[in-house]
Amino acid sequence: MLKVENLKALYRGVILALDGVSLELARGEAVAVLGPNGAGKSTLVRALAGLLPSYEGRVSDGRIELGGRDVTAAGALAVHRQGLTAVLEGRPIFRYLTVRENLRAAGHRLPAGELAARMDEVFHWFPRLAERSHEQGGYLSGGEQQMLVLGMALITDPKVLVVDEPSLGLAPLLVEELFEVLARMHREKGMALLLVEQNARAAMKLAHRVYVLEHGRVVFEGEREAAERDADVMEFYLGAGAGGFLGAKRYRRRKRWI
Ligand SMILES: Nc1ncnc2c1ncn2[C@@H]1O[C@H](COP(=O)(O)OP(=O)(O)OP(=O)(O)O)[C@@H](O)[C@H]1O
Repeated sequence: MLKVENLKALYRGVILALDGVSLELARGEAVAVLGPNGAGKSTLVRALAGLLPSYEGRVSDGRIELGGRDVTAAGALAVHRQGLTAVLEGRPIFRYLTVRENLRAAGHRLPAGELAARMDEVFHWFPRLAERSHEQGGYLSGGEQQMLVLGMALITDPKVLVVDEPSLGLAPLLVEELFEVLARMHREKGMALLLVEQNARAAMKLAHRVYVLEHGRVVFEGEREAAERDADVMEFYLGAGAGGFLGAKRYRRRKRWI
């Protein structure tokens, strides 16, 4: 469904944010991309969505294939038409528009009947949005805003949904609730899901496979079970085992050689 080969991305012609990333996402699969701050996760999302030029960035090498088509240089609209919707970090909503108006804006290309049906579906997944449908986006809580951006993505009925750090700044219980909905949505709708997260514990609950990104490179790739068996990944991202700070240092030392 989605295939990324040896992707390199630069900002302002000099800042190398992705340094040869390859990954795959099969139809209906859920994959997590984990990594610390500055690893290149958001850059990957922007590249997949065709949005790097809006950030003074560009793909300098490699290839992105979506549904068998080369979309490396296709641009945001073409990528979207090919079935990929990305939910960017930072909950980009229209703060002065109501929940309903935000959803309508996201689905403005749809015929009226279809838009109404999709909006009902969003309210089915996120009943809290239905309750607050006439509230301005800016007055919603962080969790509700995250539901709204996911709802705005859902309106477009994507084949591939890419979500950048949905858990950021949310209370643990809310993260759990949000990820449960994401997991059910992914299962029942059969869409492929690429989840970019720092919250490894939450992401690994619903991912079939895991990639770990560091300094713009993939330093681990495997089934979720393999990630759970990998002492380094577990220590560094989940704080498991006796590693703690020393474990994290050991992980960094080892990964430097990859
Ligand atoms: N618009 C930009 N212009 C210049 N450099 C950028 C820009 N956006 C990101 N970078 C740089 O690219 C590198 C990767 O950043 P990116 O935001 O992709 O990482 P990340 O893994 O998403 O981190 P975080 O979890 O903190 O969001 C960093 O060194 C960052 O400073």
